[in-house]
Amino acid sequence: MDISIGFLKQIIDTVNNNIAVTDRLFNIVFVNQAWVKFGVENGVSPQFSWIGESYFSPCLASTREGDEYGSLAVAGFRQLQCGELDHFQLEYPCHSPAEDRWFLVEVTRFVLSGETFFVISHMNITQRVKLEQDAFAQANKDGLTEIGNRKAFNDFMNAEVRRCHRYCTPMSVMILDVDNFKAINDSFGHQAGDDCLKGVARILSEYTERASDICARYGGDEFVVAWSYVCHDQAEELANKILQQVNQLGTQGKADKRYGPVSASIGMITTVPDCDNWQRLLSKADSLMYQAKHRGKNRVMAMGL
Ligand SMILES: Nc1nc2c(ncn2[C@@H]2O[C@H](COP(=O)(O)OP(=O)(O)OP(=O)(O)O)[C@@H](O)[C@H]2O)c(=O)[nH]1
Repeated sequence: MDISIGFLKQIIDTVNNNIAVTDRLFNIVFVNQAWVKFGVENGVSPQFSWIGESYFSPCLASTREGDEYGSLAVAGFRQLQCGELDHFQLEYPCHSPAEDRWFLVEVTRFVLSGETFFVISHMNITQRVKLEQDAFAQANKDGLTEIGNRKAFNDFMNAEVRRCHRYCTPMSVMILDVDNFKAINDSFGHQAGDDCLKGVARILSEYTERASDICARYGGDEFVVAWSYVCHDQAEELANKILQQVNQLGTQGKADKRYGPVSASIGMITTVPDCDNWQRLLSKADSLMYQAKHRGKNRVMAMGL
């Protein structure tokens, strides 16, 4: 069978990926139907001719605006152009006003009659990225309280303590353990116990809204908090405010819903980390929390180093 150009064009027009072929300067010489359709869906006139348009210029422009994906793309295209790479791919966000979207762009070089061309293919990978994001969020979230879990805290600390160490900025690590929590379960039921844990989590979330803060449930009735760029006095004040709010839990609302007042023992250490071993900070905060328990509970034991 003779393969005609029309036949090949039909094939490429059935492909769902948006495909463009460019010359060696990344000027477009061919686009498939999916490319045209995507343009129309994003406000480009159906009559617009893509031929001769530069694929490179918009990437360069977004790089100048500080877009990190634009920079990665430009770096990849330059490597393709000078022959350091034959194939380049990049996953990038391309959000529209209506929805969050992600694409995979793959660029492959080919040479025909001594001339270099690039095949550029864009694949919509939004569904896969959203599934990955959901799975990541689930793996890092405590199922009951919906704040971070131990893994989320550990991951955060691995990065944040290193940053604080490098920039010589202080960090506060706090452990909060609900006092006599078993008695809340035993006297008011497991549901009340769950409500209490959710209440503590809600309070901690209010005090850890910056990207450099975290709160997490470390297990059972034990919670951890880390604040960066906060001095000892500020952190101690925050810890006392948290304790005051915890004391209010379960004291309001219908009589049969009241399980409070709740108390908690808090241990907290503030220091400029002298290395990236944050486990030592955590065990120091833990021993301070136990001191708070031994001194009669419902108190903050804080130390600045
Ligand atoms: N309702 C509820 N209870 C839980 C959950 N996870 C752990 N617990 C209970 O939390 C209780 C923790 O109690 P303990 O660690 O013995 O300590 P405590 O009663 O708070 O006593 P102190 O720490 O000495 O003040 C245990 O009875 C666990 O069964 C949960 O997700 N929901």
